[in-house]
Amino acid sequence: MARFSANLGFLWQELPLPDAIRAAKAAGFDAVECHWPYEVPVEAVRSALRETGLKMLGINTIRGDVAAGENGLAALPGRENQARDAIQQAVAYATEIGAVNVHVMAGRASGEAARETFIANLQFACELAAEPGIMILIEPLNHRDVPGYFLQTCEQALEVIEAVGRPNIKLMFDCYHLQIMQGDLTFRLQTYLNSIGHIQIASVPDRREPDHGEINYHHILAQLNELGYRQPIGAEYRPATSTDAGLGWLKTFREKTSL
Ligand SMILES: O=C(O)C(=O)[C@@H](O)CO
Ligand SMILES: [Mg+2]
Repeated sequence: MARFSANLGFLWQELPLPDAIRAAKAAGFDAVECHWPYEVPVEAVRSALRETGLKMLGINTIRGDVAAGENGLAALPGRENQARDAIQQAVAYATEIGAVNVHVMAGRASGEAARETFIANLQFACELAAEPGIMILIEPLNHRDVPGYFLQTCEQALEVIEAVGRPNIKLMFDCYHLQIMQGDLTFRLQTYLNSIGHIQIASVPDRREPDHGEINYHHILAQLNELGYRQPIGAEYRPATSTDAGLGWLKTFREKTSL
């Protein structure tokens, strides 16, 4: 049976994070993940995770000055101190709650200096994350939602991962972003599976429940099953109405796939 992780950055946003974790459990999710949990005391998150038995699969580094349009710091030349503070904050929080992955957000930048800055900051992140056993993730984002974001394709992310040269860094394969940027999802999942640390889904183009739109997730999930991928898939979409009202896909996807 396929397993799914509720992305609490988008699902049950109206609830405090600990209650969103409980709601995810009640709805039948197998894990949770979120974006920026830093204002919630770790004890509250930890006890909701313990109580529900769910694992937190991932959290993100902070984005910087969001009002000024920043969306991550790690590829911004001259901002290394802030980028590393953000990495330290994320790894510390992830360690406290037993999270599996930390997504290090690159930010809006381009060019060789940005690439080198990103690689050096990622090496720092990997070294810090090695001892607590945390995986560092990097995620290409689409150019419509996040114009100017440093990472925009799978192959660019894989080149960065290769250059970082550490064992604890992988690709976050968000089918929504990668369908918009590149498509050919089945081929890319087959080819790059060993470098993929987490997979996320949403409909394209509207980023809502994954049961409609231009991606056939029944096909994608069947492919992942054949490839032997067994990790929970992240449901990272904006519910069309309420989270609970839109969860029909969860039962159908589970029944139809043996992932
Ligand atoms: O937007 C996404 O997709 C994410 O996974 C976030 O973590 C980054 O904005
Ligand atoms: Mg994503």
